[in-house]
Amino acid sequence: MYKYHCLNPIAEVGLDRFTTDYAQTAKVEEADAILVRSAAMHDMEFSENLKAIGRAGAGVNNIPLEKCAEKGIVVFNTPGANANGVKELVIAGMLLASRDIVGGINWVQEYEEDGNIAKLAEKQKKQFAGHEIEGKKLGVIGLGAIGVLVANVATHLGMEVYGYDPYVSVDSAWKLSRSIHHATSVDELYKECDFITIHVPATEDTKNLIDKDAISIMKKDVVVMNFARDVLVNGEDMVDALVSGAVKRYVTDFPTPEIAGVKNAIVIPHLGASTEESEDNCAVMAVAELKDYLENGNIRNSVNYPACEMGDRAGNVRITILHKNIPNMLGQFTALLAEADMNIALLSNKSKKEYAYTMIDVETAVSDEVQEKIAKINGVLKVRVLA
Ligand SMILES: NC(=O)c1ccc[n+]([C@@H]2O[C@H](COP(=O)([O-])OP(=O)(O)OC[C@H]3O[C@@H](n4cnc5c(N)ncnc54)[C@H](O)[C@@H]3O)[C@@H](O)[C@H]2O)c1
Ligand SMILES: O=C(O)CC[C@@H](O)C(=O)O
Repeated sequence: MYKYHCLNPIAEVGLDRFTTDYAQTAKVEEADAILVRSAAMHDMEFSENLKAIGRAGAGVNNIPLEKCAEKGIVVFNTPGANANGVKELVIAGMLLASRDIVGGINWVQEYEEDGNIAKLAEKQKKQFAGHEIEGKKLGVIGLGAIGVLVANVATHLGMEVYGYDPYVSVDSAWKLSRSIHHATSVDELYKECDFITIHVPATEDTKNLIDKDAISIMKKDVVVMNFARDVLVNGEDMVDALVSGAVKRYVTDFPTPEIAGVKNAIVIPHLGASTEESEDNCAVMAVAELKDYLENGNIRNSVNYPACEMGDRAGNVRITILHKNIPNMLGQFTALLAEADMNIALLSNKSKKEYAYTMIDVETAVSDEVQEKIAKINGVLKVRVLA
């Protein structure tokens, strides 16, 4: 029996995929797996029993990836599962920034009791007039699951689109509309575009990507949109730019005390992925990844360990070993099994930066003694025997 703990509400359609071999627990310390959305996990202590964390979403900056890797805890996310939900809100954000729809709606609420409201509206509506987005230039920074969808749909709205992503994947490049201009530097995109939207992960390298220096290159009256993470945009610099008028509107999905209430900031309470469809997609994908790892040892969509899959166990016993990516690990594993007179039916070994993963199928039972000997090899982080 495996136990899982939910740190945030996770869509039922995903949790329903857990079979009777699984039980939800309210005690995080007894869980084999944790499901999480945006809960902050950096200060959490992890029990020895914890094997995996499933992030029902894309961003993993709320999870201590390195600390988990060191403890042999595999962290998964759900690439692309909520991308359409975010894309749709980005388009809404762009329209909200172009015309004062919010101001207009607030005006109607103010005059809702006034019997003359229809006539008054015709007189006063000019104060809420705006611009169309057709023909304008949109710059997309980060052409992953979300950026590609935003870039492509904007071309259908008649926008001229610039894309910037020095690390773009082959998959994303294939999906990108051919009409999108390839910006070879982010400055080129800043200089050209009327709207700029950012879709990169929050890391040490991308923190403050948009600051006063970046804003100083942008067109006057630019609209900046941030549906990725608050730390990507320097809050103080953005407030100054909104006050001075250098940035016309800042649309963000991340309320902070600094930005909430600032004139011309349109602040949304992190709703990008808050659609039934996105929540369902993320939950279903996260649960599938956790189950496949717990039951078969397969790793798909991990952000701290390599992808490694050997299908189901087909009646064999499977030894799975999370370890450091250092020389002679495989040699030591196979020598130890040979010494115990065990035949290897199938083996796979993959690495990702400092960490590696080895799966070994054997045709006979694995004794506790063999498991303990593997666990004691220098550099081994966690060993499981799946039988
Ligand atoms: N608002 C929300 O609810 C919501 C929902 C989903 C994702 N997000 C955020 O959006 C981010 C992107 O999501 P995604 O699903 O598109 O992720 P993704 O991993 O598919 O795409 C990220 C892209 O950014 C690119 N990139 C990385 N560093 C870059 C840099 N310095 N300059 C330009 N490009 C760079 C990568 O090459 C990749 O193509 C997530 O990390 C998450 O923080 C927010
Ligand atoms: O879970 C959420 O509501 C937000 C998720 C989103 O920020 C993500 O990075 O996928």
